[in-house]
Amino acid sequence: MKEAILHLEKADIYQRDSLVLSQVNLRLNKGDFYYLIGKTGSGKSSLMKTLYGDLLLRKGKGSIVDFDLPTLKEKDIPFLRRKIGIVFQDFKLLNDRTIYDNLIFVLKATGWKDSGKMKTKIYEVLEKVGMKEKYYKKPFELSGGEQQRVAIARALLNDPELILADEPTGNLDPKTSLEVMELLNEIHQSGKTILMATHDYALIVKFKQKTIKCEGGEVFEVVQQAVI
Ligand SMILES: Nc1ncnc2c1ncn2[C@@H]1O[C@H](COP(=O)(O)OP(=O)(O)OP(=O)(O)O)[C@@H](O)[C@H]1O
Repeated sequence: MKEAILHLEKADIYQRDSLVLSQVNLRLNKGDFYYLIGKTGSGKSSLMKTLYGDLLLRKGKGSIVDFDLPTLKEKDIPFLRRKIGIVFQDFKLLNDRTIYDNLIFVLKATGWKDSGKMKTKIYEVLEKVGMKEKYYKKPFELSGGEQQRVAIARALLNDPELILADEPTGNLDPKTSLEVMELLNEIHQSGKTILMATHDYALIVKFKQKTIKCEGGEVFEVVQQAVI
């Protein structure tokens, strides 16, 4: 049997006291690429947040990159976040510093000390996303697509096994979305496991992958024809 990178069993996903998704069963094996779809408010972000430790898993079983979600403690969260790369719709880059300094900030915050190694790593990830030449720019000097590339580079800094992308193309025009999607596909082909929440049906149709859907408080796998 393949190695599970992410596993939920009868997991209930809550936002405060409201149950958003109940009895979620989900398994992603190493190397999988899954889309997570569903209407606005159906619970995609809540599921993602539970996976990266922003919401606690109060009921059911769950594990992600070797961390047990029901027993996850506040102090474990930085260690969990080193093993997963997270990409958001709104990039979440720090506007008061350069791209290079955005990345060094994350490396230092995740325990890196050697400045030579940090520099090598930063150029490696920027090269991977085609942004090496713009390391000295500040986020507001970049286009949305470029900012998302940098955010993807940031997600790769600690060589995570799993990438969680929550609407990564949500703020981008169709052409730029396609470019970002091609980049995510390359990253997937390099061996990473990816779970990507999206509304972008054009992308889902163009780049076919396994798909799960949030609907009516449940999560289930759908076949491509039933996606829309
Ligand atoms: N911080 C919060 N506190 C309380 N309820 C919340 C919070 N965030 C979301 N919710 C509720 O949880 C439910 C699921 O929201 P969620 O953001 O997970 O949906 P979504 O599928 O990601 O939607 P979208 O596609 O619009 O991002 C909604 O009913 C929402 O109102």
